[in-house]
Amino acid sequence: MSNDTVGNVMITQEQISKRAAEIAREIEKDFCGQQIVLVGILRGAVMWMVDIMKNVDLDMVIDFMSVSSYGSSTKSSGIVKINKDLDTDIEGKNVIIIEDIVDSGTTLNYLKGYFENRDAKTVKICTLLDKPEGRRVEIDVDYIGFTVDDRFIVGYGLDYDQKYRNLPYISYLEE
Ligand SMILES: O=P(O)(O)OC[C@H]1O[C@H](OP(=O)(O)OP(=O)(O)O)[C@H](O)[C@@H]1O
Ligand SMILES: Nc1nc2[nH]cnc2c(=O)[nH]1
Ligand SMILES: [Mg+2]
Repeated sequence: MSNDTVGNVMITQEQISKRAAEIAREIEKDFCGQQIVLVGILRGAVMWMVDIMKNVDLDMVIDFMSVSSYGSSTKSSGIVKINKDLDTDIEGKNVIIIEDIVDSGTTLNYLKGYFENRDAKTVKICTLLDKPEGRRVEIDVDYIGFTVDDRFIVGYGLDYDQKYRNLPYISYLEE
């Protein structure tokens, strides 16, 4: 894919901000009076992590993991590589994984098991985007910003070959 270009705006920053506030109210309701640990999955989730953390009014700590399985391709390698592990002990904690997209489900399936093995009390998933047509592994997603169709999405944290993460909106790659 050499002549890649970015298509039209699919989801604007305003739409994302509004949705983040709605999801934040759901999280506050579900974890009322409890502490939560937000774990942002670098690098894709960087913008969505900020949107969620600044909207949720609860006792909160944050941490980050960096994992990758796509490399410079638009297809998952199927192998999830941990580039940076957690710095927080999550045993007995309410963990909410913050992701940019659930596509094949490989990454989140792996991460959910990883957190459950570390004896988290609860493990929930909050994703900006869900692409159900891409699914290869079944996974329950608790909070979904928007559902997208089967295109390679870029912008608002999501890259193609590390580019386009800085776009302040969601678009897609035009081949
Ligand atoms: O459901 P899946 O098919 O596993 O795809 C979703 C994952 O793929 C992307 O990460 P990537 O591996 O490209 O790393 P990045 O976040 O650094 O871009 C994205 O950020 C998700 O973590
Ligand atoms: N940038 C980007 N990364 C992904 N990882 C899994 N699916 C996608 C996608 O559609 N776009
Ligand atoms: Mg990526």
